[in-house]
Amino acid sequence: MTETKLLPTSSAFVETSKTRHSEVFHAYRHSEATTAVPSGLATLDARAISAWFGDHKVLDRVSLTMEAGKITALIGPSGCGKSTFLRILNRMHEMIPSASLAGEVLLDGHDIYDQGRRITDARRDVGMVFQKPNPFPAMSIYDNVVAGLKLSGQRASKGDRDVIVETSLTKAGLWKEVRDRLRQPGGGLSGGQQQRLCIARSIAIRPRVLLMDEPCSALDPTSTRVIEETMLELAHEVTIVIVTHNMQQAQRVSENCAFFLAAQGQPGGIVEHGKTEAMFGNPVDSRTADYVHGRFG
Ligand SMILES: Nc1ncnc2c1ncn2[C@@H]1O[C@H](COP(=O)(O)OP(=O)(O)OP(=O)(O)O)[C@@H](O)[C@H]1O
Repeated sequence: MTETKLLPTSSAFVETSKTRHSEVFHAYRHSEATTAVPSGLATLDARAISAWFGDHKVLDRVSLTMEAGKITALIGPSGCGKSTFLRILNRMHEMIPSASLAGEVLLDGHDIYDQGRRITDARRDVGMVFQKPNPFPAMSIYDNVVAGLKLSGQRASKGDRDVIVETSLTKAGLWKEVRDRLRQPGGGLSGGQQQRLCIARSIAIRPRVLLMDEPCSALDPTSTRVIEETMLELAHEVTIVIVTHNMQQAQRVSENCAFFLAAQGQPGGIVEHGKTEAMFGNPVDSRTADYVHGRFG
């Protein structure tokens, strides 16, 4: 069966999204900072995803359902396409000039690649936290949190922004540490705090899915533990997908797990997926068993 490649559409990235977020601020106002009511948990469904860089095919027809309100871990050796798959889930892959893809990514049944859908909407609905904390270093902690609102064209009053900053920092587990220095630069925080600031920035725009690409790989064990606790709390209100090389982390935080693998010279795919407990305790495929028990990769 032939696959229809979607052409790179990076020029569409500059399109602006008009504000339609009064309901977001309303939701913030009417929810306790630490006990927000879930606002429509979303399932993300990737169907037959293939990906290329130029002519080099790096993913072959990968399908995976990432359940609403759960943490799904993507594991597998280096180079098997986990990060590429993650970037496809929020339309970042197409920003790379040589990149193309085939397949569908359904957010609650609606394809984020539909021609009628704006790329900025996909990015707002599906946020991303990267391996290396990337706050705007000279910008204040406060402005870092609201930066996503501005970038996605959402307007908010000073009062709205104050609420969003406190709520987002609280959810990211950082409020108590920074509430007295909100006007100081984000770059002055420790690595772990910077990563939590990036999480706060991502959740400030109320994404329905949060993608995390090895979010703790640059952090010490204590900061890692704090981020993991933050993830577990956030999972009540946002669907989370995390790429991790840390098998203990996958077991600590995720409910579901997918094992990616690429044979020599072949595109990557999913060997096995399911409940994390089963994947680690009683994997079906011997390659999964070998990987989760550290026999390769
Ligand atoms: N920008 C790019 N241009 C060309 N090839 C790329 C690019 N990014 C990734 N690749 C290739 O795509 C394949 C999958 O890479 P990807 O980073 O998705 O794997 P990964 O499983 O996330 O690896 P790691 O665990 O090391 O981050 C690799 O062969 C890689 O070299």
